[in-house]
Amino acid sequence: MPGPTSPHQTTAAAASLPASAHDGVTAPIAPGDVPHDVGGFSFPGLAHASRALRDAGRPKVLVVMGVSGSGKSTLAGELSFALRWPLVEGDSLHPQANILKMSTGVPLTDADRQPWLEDIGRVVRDWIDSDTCGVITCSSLKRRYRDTISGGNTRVCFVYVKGAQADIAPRLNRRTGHFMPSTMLDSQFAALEEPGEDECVLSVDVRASRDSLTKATLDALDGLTA
Ligand SMILES: Nc1ncnc2c1ncn2[C@@H]1O[C@H](COP(=O)(O)OP(=O)(O)O)[C@@H](O)[C@H]1O
Ligand SMILES: O=C(O)[C@H](O)[C@@H](O)[C@H](O)[C@H](O)COP(=O)(O)O
Repeated sequence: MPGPTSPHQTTAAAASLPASAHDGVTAPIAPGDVPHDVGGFSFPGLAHASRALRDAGRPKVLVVMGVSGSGKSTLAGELSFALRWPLVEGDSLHPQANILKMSTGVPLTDADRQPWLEDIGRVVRDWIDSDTCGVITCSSLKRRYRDTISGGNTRVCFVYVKGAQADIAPRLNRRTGHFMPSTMLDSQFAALEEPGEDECVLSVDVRASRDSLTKATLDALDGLTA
């Protein structure tokens, strides 16, 4: 069972930040550029805390979610580094069959994802049970996936890197050395169920630069009541 001592896990200090994370193809926006609209959703800044998250207060576990190429791994690395919380890359928990399937451009089914989501949920639960904080990446595209991961625990916050397909596709096209082909983005958006205000979610704007996104996320988390 993967847990905080899993070989997939890196310590915060060892978290490697992809050097290519600054290769945005759209002009980055700054925290002052408010309000703006992302895919039909207005943000009062670069980050928006859902009602449920504001009610729950500061989380112990961050699950960085979003479609492939939205910048989950990049943001998760930054958050892990800044918070000194351990980091688990959710992709490393996929069964080999899933990696092979995605590599050949075939979207995963709910059944394919189930064991992977359960493993991610176990990592999260191990952290909660051992009173440890942590950061993990997982696309978490559907509400029931998020429920599997969080187990309904309101100390688990989904940091949703939210954006329009037009902003994410160029990044995915430019990314190299990853098993996920850019042709999968349509199916990722088709599967995506937007988190609701009743879910513990901090939505952040995909168009922001890496530094702005990290700062906006940390500021928003800081702004929650303890
Ligand atoms: N804020 C950002 N601005 C510009 N490019 C970014 C940003 N965050 C990530 N990227 C780049 O976008 C690509 C996808 O990022 P990645 O973190 O691998 O996404 P995911 O983990 O969601 O698949 C990478 O090439 C990464 O360097
Ligand atoms: O559920 C899925 O269809 C996949 O798991 C996908 O959503 C996930 O994003 C991949 O693991 C690709 O990896 P990246 O998100 O890092 O591109």
